[in-house]
Amino acid sequence: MTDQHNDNTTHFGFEDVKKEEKVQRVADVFHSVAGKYDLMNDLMSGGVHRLWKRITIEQSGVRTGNTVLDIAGGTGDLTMRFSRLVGPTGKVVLADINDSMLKVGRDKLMDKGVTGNVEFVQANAEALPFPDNTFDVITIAFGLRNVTDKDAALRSMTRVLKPGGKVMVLEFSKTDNPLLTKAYDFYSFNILPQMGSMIAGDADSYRYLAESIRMHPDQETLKSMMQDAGLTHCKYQNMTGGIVALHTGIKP
Ligand SMILES: C[S@@+](CC[C@H](N)C(=O)[O-])C[C@H]1O[C@@H](n2cnc3c(N)ncnc32)[C@H](O)[C@@H]1O
Repeated sequence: MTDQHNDNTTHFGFEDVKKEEKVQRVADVFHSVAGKYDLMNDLMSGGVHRLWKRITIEQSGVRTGNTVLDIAGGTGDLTMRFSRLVGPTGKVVLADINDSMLKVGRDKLMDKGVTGNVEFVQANAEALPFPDNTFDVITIAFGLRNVTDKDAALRSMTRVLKPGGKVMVLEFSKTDNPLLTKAYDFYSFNILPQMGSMIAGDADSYRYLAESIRMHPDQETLKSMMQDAGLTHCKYQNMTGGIVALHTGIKP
């Protein structure tokens, strides 16, 4: 299963667009929201995104001396925590395709004194610029949804992961409780764009956020995509009723 319609088109939220157009429009979204990204995350999720990220860190098994890739790492929430866990003998690479998000992330980590074992790399998840078998753990948090060719990204992550290493995909997913789904839809399509407009001066980017979540593969489909990319022991854990799921897989 892929998210492509044919060789040249894909979706940007609910719209069908050419693949090159999606890349540009996703870039525009994150250039636009970068400065207000952290504030909006806290407001939109009522702070719960911190809990989703904490669970991801706890389940990563990252230890002193490990090498970690946080792809689509944006403003560096996961990188910051991994940096402490790997210590001075380890390394964390915060990679993102978008230089505005990377800049906000780099400035934030510098301000918090997170330096020394973190590298910042501008990279596309679909074609990671690292040698085979480099990382002990790779995370992609709320990033895969925005990637044009998700299968290519999962294959690329698998390639640069060490045998025995773990890929972790933290992403919005599908709720199975009809009442929760109704409330969540109302919130996403009515309240989120208004918050985006008031706080970040950009309703369209937050409309895209809601639409892109609905278009993202469900839990079982993403699990099969990870298996197809060559990962084993693929499984997922729903959080907040399936609003978010944490998928993991191991490189054999
Ligand atoms: C919603 S933010 C997530 C940031 C961070 N991981 C977090 O959880 O707060 C999505 C990030 O994915 C990045 N992104 C989108 N497409 C990408 C791609 N093809 N390769 C790498 N990063 C990408 C965006 O630039 C953006 O910083």
